[in-house]
Parts: sequence; C-alpha cells; structure tokens
Amino acid sequence: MSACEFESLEKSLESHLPEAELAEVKRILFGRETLKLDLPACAVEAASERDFELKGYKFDAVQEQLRPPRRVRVGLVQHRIVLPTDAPVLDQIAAMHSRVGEIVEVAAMSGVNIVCFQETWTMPFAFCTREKEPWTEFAECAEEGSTTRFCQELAKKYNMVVVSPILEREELHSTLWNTAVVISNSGNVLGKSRKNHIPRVGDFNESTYYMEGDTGHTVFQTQFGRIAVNICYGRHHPLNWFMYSMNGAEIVFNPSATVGALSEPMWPIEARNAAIANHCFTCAINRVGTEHFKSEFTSGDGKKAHHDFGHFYGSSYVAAPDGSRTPGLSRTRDGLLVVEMDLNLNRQVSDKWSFKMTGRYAEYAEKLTEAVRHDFKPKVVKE
Ligand SMILES: NC(=O)NCCC(=O)O
Repeated sequence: MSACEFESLEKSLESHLPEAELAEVKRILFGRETLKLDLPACAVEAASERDFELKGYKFDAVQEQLRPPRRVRVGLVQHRIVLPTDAPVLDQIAAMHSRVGEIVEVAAMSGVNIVCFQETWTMPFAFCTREKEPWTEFAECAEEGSTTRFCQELAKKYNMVVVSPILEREELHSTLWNTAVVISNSGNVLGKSRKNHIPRVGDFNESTYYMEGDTGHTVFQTQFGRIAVNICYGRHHPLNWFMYSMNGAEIVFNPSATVGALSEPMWPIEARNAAIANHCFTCAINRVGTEHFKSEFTSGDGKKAHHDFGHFYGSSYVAAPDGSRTPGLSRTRDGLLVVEMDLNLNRQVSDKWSFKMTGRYAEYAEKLTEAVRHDFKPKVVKE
C-alpha cells in the first residue's frame, strides 16, 4: 500500500485490534479518551454531499466552584488544491475560496467559534520549485487583499474568528512573508503573525521566497480566548511554542504543509508535547494530496528530478494540556475537525503538574545568554 492510500493510523488500529485491547492501546497512545461531539444532522449531511470528512470531539474539564466553564469550539480545515497548478492564478484562488467557503459553512452549522485554515491555503505549496513565477503572484496584502476580504465576510456572517494563513506581500517594500492573518468575529483584522522559522530541509525551499518573520510571539485576545499562530516549521522549536505561551496563549494553532517521507513520525508528537509542556491547547493542521508541477526540480540528494513534493498527509488533530489528543483527520481526504474544549482545563492541569511554575526560566535565560556568545565554554566535567 502506498503512502497516499493509507487512510489513518486510527482506522488501521480499529480494524485490526480486538475491542478490549484497542481501548488499552488507545489509552496509552492517545491519553484520556476524547468524547465524541454530537454534530447537527444538517452539518453531517452537507459534509457528505460536499465530499469532505467531518469529525467532532470534546475535551471536558472539572466543574469548578468559582469559575464557570469556558467552552470554545475550534474548527480545523484541511484540503487539497482544487485546480491543477498550471491553471490561471486567479482561478486557483477563486476555486480555493469556494471550497473553503463551503467547509466553513458547515463549521458554522457545527457551532465553531474559531476556524483555522492550513498554511498558505490559497495556493499550491510551490516553494519546492524555486521558481518565482507564477507563485509570487499568489501573494496578497494581509490587511486588504481579496483573501482577507473574503475571510472578513465569513467572520461577520458566522460570528467566527478566522485564522487565515497566506503568502503575504507587504506592498511598501514589496516584501514577501508567510503570514497568518487573524480576523475577529466582528470582521475586523485583529492582526497578523508571521512565520518565525523558515525551513532549510528537503524540498522546502521557502528561504528562496521569504525571510523569518518579524512579528515575534503575538497573542490575540478574541471574544473566545487568547490565541496564537505558530506556523508549520516553528513546531520543531520548543522555545517557539513556549514564547507564545509566555505571552498568555490558551490555544496555539499550527497551520502546516508537510509530507510523509519527511516528518510523519514527528507530527503526532510535537504539537502534543507543546500542549503538555505549556499547559495550553494546540491545533495541528496539514494539507492533503499530491501537487504536481510542470517543471521538474531536484532535491539535492543525487536522485532524479521529479514533478511533485510527495504526499501531504493531512492528519490534523487537537491536543490538550493533559496529554490527551483527538484522533486525526484522514491522511487522504479534505476534512473539518470540530473540537470543543473547556479552557479551564489549562489552569487545572497547571495546578496539577506545575510545569510553568517549576520551570527555572530566570536561570535558563541567564545561562542561555552566555551559551549563545561566541566565547562560550560549555560546562563539561571530565575525569
Ligand atoms: N511548511 C514547512 O515549513 N514545512 C517544513 C517541513 C516540516 O516542518 O515538516
């Protein structure tokens, strides 16, 4: 079976393990069981008609005496590109708007408060090619581009916060960035968060197009909670997650584009570990499908030139601060994952495990300042 035919780890376990054993395997692999969320029949029907997977789960928290529950529903959208990569740019963008628009409508039926799309969701992940044309033409103004306008309409119509990761063109200096635009449920642009770490691995030739972001670790206060966006490759950097959490993020989204041959064994671990280490919820989103490009490109590994990046394996999921996680969406299909979470769980887990309280941050900061100096001498004891 090829990587792009294998549908999901969970499906495989469910079809091969006896029930009692399955429960134990799931407990060890995925933590406390995430309860299924009942979604309205109209949403289930619409998802099936529109040919995408719809799944719903919820994370409960203990009922406290002094604080009411803070229940929020997030929606994670994963999808393949709609038109071939050589279709006209505006047609590709319009087709993607239309596809995501119909998924967001189902998110609204499902009571989603905050929706997040995949990395550079309006375009193919063409940065493997190292060609500038036509890919740079997909770049848009974060504040006033057509995609932001489109998302503002969605936000207002559905009273939903929209996190829209795009290729950004900053007009003044014609600079490109990999940016998530955060649109409030009022329809106003709340701000933007630029990708902090740019990969130099495999076919991810993104450094040809844009630089490391300059927006730091911004957290956005929304009506539904404090959110942050750690874009794709930033998930390999534990301190990156940590800094969003230091600024008070309660939910960190990780819109991504990554392929099976490169990162799949790391995918279920990194965002989940960040949720545990930082007492917050994390939401990992990956695109699906194989994208073909007209011109061949090489990967600098001695192998033959090829026309595609490999299979983007979807598998979007949400992880909770107690180490539990939802099952992933499919590895092969478009999908919407709806997850209800009680944000009170963050403080409850913090009170139990106290990672933030016991972290020796002042000491790390002092020693790290020394360790990054050119004249640093590592402290190693030898016989
Ligand atoms: N989009 C992106 O940063 N991909 C890099 C590869 C990975 O992080 O798995």
